[in-house]
Amino acid sequence: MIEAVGLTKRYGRTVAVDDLSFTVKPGRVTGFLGPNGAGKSTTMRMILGLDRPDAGHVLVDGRPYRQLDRPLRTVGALLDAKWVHPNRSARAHLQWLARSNGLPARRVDEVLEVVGLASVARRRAGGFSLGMSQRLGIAAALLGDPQILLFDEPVNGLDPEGILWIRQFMRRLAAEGRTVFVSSHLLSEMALTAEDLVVVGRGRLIAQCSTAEFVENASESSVRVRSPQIDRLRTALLHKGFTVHTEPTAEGNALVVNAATSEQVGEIAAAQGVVLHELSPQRGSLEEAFMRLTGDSVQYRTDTDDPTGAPGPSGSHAAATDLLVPAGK
Ligand SMILES: Nc1ncnc2c1ncn2[C@@H]1O[C@H](COP(=O)(O)OP(=O)(O)OP(=O)(O)O)[C@@H](O)[C@H]1O
Repeated sequence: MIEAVGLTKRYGRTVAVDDLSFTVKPGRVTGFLGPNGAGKSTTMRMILGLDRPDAGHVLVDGRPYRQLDRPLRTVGALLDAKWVHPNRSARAHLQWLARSNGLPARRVDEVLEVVGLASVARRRAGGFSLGMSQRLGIAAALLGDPQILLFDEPVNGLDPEGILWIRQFMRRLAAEGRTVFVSSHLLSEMALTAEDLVVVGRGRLIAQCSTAEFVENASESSVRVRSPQIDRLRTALLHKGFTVHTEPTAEGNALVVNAATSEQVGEIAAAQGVVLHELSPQRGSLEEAFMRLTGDSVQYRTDTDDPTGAPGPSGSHAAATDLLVPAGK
């Protein structure tokens, strides 16, 4: 369990994390979702005692990280996969970590096996691909067999096979009853991986709920309807106060009725004696839900959004549309 209460962190005039409170439960993968610069990495560093909050606190297993007796046995983290001595072998890297943290040497071979690196354990970690480095980082996080795991953007830059592996692996860790907290700005990835979400924008909590609830609550549902008497149906819907737009389809024009249920549209059609060829509810995507909720929380914008084209305060110039990049791109 991870519990953050009123967590706040400022860097000069930038409020990186702003009065953030949330809970991450065991036995589930919880996605930590937010645009670039939303404060995800800063929050993770505070959970791990690497940054001190200016206000509030965060507890890991009921205690601040710095007060844990044997932190690696409680919480493991993958923050930066390239954090490894390039000339050391994967095995030597893990042996060094195990020794310096008082963990049994046998764990090294166990975790190498678990992440599928046993056959390359004696190779220089500096020559590893990004996917292999991620696996090595995960092996390091698992050394102490912790119940709580943090992964900061673990699929960034991975190929589809690597993404699938990480996704399945995180689910497996959660199924073992562990607390798995994984940050990402990739909504499509989180939709496939996480059961629960903590959503942040500009350091503030935007939502904490299940992924399904997030989509359900944040996205407007609409209904697509096709009819040979489409004009009559449109008039009736407009008369009832619905917003309608026309969508060309292979089978002719369809109407999309916003903020409506199929029951409402079907009943209006029946009352008018209008024949329907299609009546399909459209569920809003996670991307739509996210954009709706974080719309004005996106710190950096595209050149088209920002006529000056000026980079954000940290020099980063990630586009709002980065949020929509499908996993693996
Ligand atoms: N060491 C630092 N010094 C100054 N500002 C910082 C520092 N670390 C983070 N920030 C600022 O704090 C804000 C939050 O950054 P953070 O890296 O936590 O966000 P993030 O959600 O992890 O974003 P990304 O996905 O881009 O990594 C940003 O405005 C960032 O520029």
